[in-house]
Amino acid sequence: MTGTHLPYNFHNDQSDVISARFKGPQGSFKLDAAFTLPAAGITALFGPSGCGKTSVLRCIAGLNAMKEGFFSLKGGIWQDQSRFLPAHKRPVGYVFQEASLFPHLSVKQNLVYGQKRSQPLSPSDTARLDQDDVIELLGIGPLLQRSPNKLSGGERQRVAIGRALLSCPSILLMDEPMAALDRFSKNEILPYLERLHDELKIPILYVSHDISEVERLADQMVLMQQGTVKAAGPLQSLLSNPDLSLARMPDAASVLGGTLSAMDDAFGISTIMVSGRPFYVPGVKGPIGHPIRLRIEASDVALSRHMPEGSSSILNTPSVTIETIQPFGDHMANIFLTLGEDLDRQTLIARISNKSLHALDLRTGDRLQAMIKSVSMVR
Ligand SMILES: Nc1ncnc2c1ncn2[C@@H]1O[C@H](COP(=O)(O)OP(=O)(O)OP(=O)(O)O)[C@@H](O)[C@H]1O
Repeated sequence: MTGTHLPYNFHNDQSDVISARFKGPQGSFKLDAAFTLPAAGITALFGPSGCGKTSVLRCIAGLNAMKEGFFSLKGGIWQDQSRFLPAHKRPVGYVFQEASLFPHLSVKQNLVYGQKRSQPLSPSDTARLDQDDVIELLGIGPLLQRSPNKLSGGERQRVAIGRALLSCPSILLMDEPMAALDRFSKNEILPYLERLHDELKIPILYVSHDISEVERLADQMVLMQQGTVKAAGPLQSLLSNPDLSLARMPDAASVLGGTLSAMDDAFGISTIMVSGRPFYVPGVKGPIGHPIRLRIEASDVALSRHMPEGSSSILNTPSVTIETIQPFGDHMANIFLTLGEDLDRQTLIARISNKSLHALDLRTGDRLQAMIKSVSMVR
């Protein structure tokens, strides 16, 4: 277990955290999940189908009552050994896979219904958005008079999110909100989810089994497996943890945080500073100094002992140090590489063949040039 994971009875400061522990049977399935994470930003609950992600959300919403349960949000205890706040009193906004809008009501009436149900427990910790804010945030102004039947899947989900936000929640629970959408609708809704991330003051728990969604949206991750939490912590550190299954996925990738530092209009290439090193990425626009999240697939990273400047078409060739070498399947290896120094260190993963590993005689601590074939901006 990595990340913060506190036992059932803890007494430290909980004013800025979400703390959850749910244990008990659900038919033949056993849930035994616990995590404590900052109550801010987007936390992805990630794991294979049937591992218990929805069960955790339902426990938080008070819809499943486990034999042993504890939940607190920013110091407010919703359940413990002696208390159980019923579902209708929990200030959660719940967004399901399929938007469950009332078909006989217009979009506007659906939103008003959300508002009527609002029952803030502690008004200072709720989303506190009025209808105009929500309509603007989600771009649903032009849809207000329409019937839900006349909306696209992405539009319906935006209205469902709006309705959930108008109930003044202290936490937004989203259960695979894009699973039922086609690629086009997903791309349409993602910028709105990013806006929620940037503008909402309340934490969002986001269930997904699509790692690309998680890489784009999440700040933190709860990695689940067979009813248990394998790890909980910052997204980047979980993705690049050699002890977790994430680095062994076929499309394993590193997510790096950087800052936009220059834009070259002539070639359309922007410079993103990552751990003190420039990365050159096409098509990135925005204000200088803006935080940028980059994704680099492990199989797009090659390694070399020497890389003289200007001898390759590859734009990104940062110096790196080998941290860990891990076998991957029968013929490949994952190489975990450190970029940057001290507090500004980030991890890059390279996936290379065992043949190259031996040809280069790579060892922990070696200093190398990484050659990165492709870098994409995910946020
Ligand atoms: N009411 C129930 N009674 C008995 N078993 C249940 C009940 N609800 C869920 N389960 C079982 O609990 C397990 C976890 O289900 P859950 O829906 O939480 O998983 P999940 O990770 O969200 O899956 P998916 O990604 O497919 O939605 C599954 O094996 C499921 O069959």
